[in-house]
Amino acid sequence: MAEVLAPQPPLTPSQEKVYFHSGSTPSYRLVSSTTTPITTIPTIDISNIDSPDPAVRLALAKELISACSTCGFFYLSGHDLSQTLQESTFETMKRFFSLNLEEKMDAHVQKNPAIRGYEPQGETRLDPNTKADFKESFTMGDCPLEPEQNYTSKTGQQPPSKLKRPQNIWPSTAPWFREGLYEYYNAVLPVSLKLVRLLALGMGLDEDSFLDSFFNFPITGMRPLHYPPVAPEDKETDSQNIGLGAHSDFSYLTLVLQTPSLNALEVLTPTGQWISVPALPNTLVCNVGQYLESQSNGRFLAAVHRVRNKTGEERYSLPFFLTMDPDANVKVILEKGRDGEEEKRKFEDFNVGDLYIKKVLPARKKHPTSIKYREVPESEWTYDLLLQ
Ligand SMILES: O=C(O)CCC(=O)C(=O)O
Ligand SMILES: [Fe+2]
Repeated sequence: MAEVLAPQPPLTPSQEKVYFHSGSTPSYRLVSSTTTPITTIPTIDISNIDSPDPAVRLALAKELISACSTCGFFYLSGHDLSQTLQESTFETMKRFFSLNLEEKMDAHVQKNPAIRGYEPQGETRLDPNTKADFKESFTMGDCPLEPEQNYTSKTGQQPPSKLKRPQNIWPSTAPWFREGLYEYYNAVLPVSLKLVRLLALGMGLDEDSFLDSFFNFPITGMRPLHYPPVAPEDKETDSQNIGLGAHSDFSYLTLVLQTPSLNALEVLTPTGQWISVPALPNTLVCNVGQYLESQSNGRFLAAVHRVRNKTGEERYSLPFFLTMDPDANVKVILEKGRDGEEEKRKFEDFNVGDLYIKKVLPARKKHPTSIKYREVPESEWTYDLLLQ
């Protein structure tokens, strides 16, 4: 990855560090035990996001910029995802995860060259210092060949001829699963794109500039997750029993729907404290991903987070990961200070697809696609490896 962040200062004995999964290379952030100035994440109400009054939109944009630069996480309220849709989506997830293992394994991730599909409990371990992740999950994402995604009406083009088969894999005994997920996917994608407009505005650019340049048919991912409750045996093994290990998201923006009222998601603040991010009714939890962090030259933070479900109840969540068009070439935005001088560059300009493949293959080392290209030098990997 083309990251040129200065090396971390050496740790003193009193400092604990947290490993987090960021893709190819091991990454660490400091954990501090001093009192944190951030104890909760802000809420942004976007009910007025389509206001014809530019001043209203600009005020919202500023709130968003502030949230992204303070801790990189925020609650989103006033989105237009109906309560009925949210409830039916949870029902769809619950019904899928309660299928027997064989039916779920019918869509196992290993059967899909694009590295999407079902992953049973314990199949991933984002943090090598913990036990395997206790969650089970299913991943689907952008695909020009699936009619639900309306590729031609979105892009004015026919699907690329190099695409021979759909990139998603679906369980054959559960057509309702695909249907239910697409209903949510097609509702949440426009919400995420509205946030992209707001980001451009907040960064002093034309509202449509990012959308027009980088989000014509972006890489997306949607991952229903099921976290059975973890019962920590004792305090010592507490931090080992993890639903999903510490990581930062490999996306531009992530929008998460989570089981209302449960408290399991934890975020590492910039000052190094874990804070809890409980599910608030009718909100999505949103966060900055690594692409936005890079584009903003680190001004916005791809915060480290993890999930530990110690509630004794089943938890379901549904992250929607918005990335950018795979062929987009993104220039890092360097701010000018009061003195007119450009800030110091911390990240390099990047090609979205190139960066994506360099993160995705190492993150799933045992997957047949990763094994196939293990001997090929990383510099020769291209996004098209996933499109076979
Ligand atoms: O389950 C959650 O609330 C968060 C999931 C998450 O962080 C992820 O899938 O990247
Ligand atoms: Fe995440």
